[in-house]
Amino acid sequence: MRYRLAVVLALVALLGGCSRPEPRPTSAAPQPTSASPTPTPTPSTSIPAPLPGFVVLTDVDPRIHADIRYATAHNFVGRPIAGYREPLCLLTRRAAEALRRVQDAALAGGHSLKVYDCYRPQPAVDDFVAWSKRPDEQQTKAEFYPDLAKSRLFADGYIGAPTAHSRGSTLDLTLVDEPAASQPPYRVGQPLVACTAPRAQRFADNSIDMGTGFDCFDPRAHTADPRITGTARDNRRLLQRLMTDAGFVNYDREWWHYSLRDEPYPDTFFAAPVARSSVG
Ligand SMILES: C[C@@H](N)C(=O)N[C@H](C)C(=O)O
Ligand SMILES: [Zn+2]
Repeated sequence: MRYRLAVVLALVALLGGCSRPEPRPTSAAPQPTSASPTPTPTPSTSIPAPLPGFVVLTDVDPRIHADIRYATAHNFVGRPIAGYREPLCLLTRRAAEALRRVQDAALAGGHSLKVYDCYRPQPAVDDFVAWSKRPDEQQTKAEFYPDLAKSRLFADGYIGAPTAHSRGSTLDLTLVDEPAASQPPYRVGQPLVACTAPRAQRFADNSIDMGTGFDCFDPRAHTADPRITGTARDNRRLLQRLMTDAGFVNYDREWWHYSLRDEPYPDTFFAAPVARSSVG
C-alpha cells in the first residue's frame, strides 16, 4: 500500500509542478482589472520537475534581447534570487511562439523586445516572501520603491505570491531601439537613482522611455497613470498594442508585465530552476 502511494506521488512529480486553484488577489491589495497577478498564497509544496513543453526563448527567437535581472544583483532585492541558476528566459512554447510574432511586428517598427523576467520558479517567490519579512534589508529602496514602504510591496500588488510567472506564460519586458544602444553594467554599491526620476537621471537602461524603470514599485508604473504623458505614454501604448495583438494581457499596475491569455498551464505552478537543463 505504502509502495503504491509512493508510485502515485512519483507520477505526480514526473508530471511536473503542482496544481493549485486559480489564485485570487489578496484582500489587502486593490483589485487589479486585468491579468490579476496578486493571488492568495496557497500553502503547498512545489515539486521541482522538468518543465513540460517549455523552451529557452532565445532558441525560438534569437533576435529578442534579454536582461534577466533576478539572475543578477540589479533587482529590488539586491542580489541574485534563488532558483535563477542561469540568466535565461524560459517560457512555454506557446508563449515563446506568440512572442516571436510580437518581435516580427516590433522589428517592422524599428524596435526589439527585451525581456527582464519570464518563468519564475516557486523557490524564487519563496525568496521574495522571506526577504519581505526582513525589514532591515532595504539596500535597493532608493531605486526600486523610493516612495513606498517595503511592507506594502505585496499588499499593493507589486509582487505576487504565488505568481503567474511560475505558470510559464507570463513575462516582464520592454522595447529597445533596434539596433539597441549599449547599456552600462550595474555595479553593486553604485549610487542609486529613483526609478521614478526622468529617464536621463535614472539607471541607463537601454529601454525606450516607459516613464519609469523596470520593477518600479510606484503608482507611476501603473500602465495608464495620468502623470505619464508624451513619448513615454506613447511607448507604453505601443508595447501594449504589440502584445495585445499577439494574445497577451497587461497587468494594469505594471507597464512591463504581460500574461498569455490562452496559457497552457492556468493552474500549475512550477518549481524547477531557471536552467537549460530544466527544459525538455
Ligand atoms: C515583481 C514584478 N516583476 C512582478 O512580476 N510582479 C507581479 C505582481 C508578480 O510578481 O506576479
Ligand atoms: Zn511580472
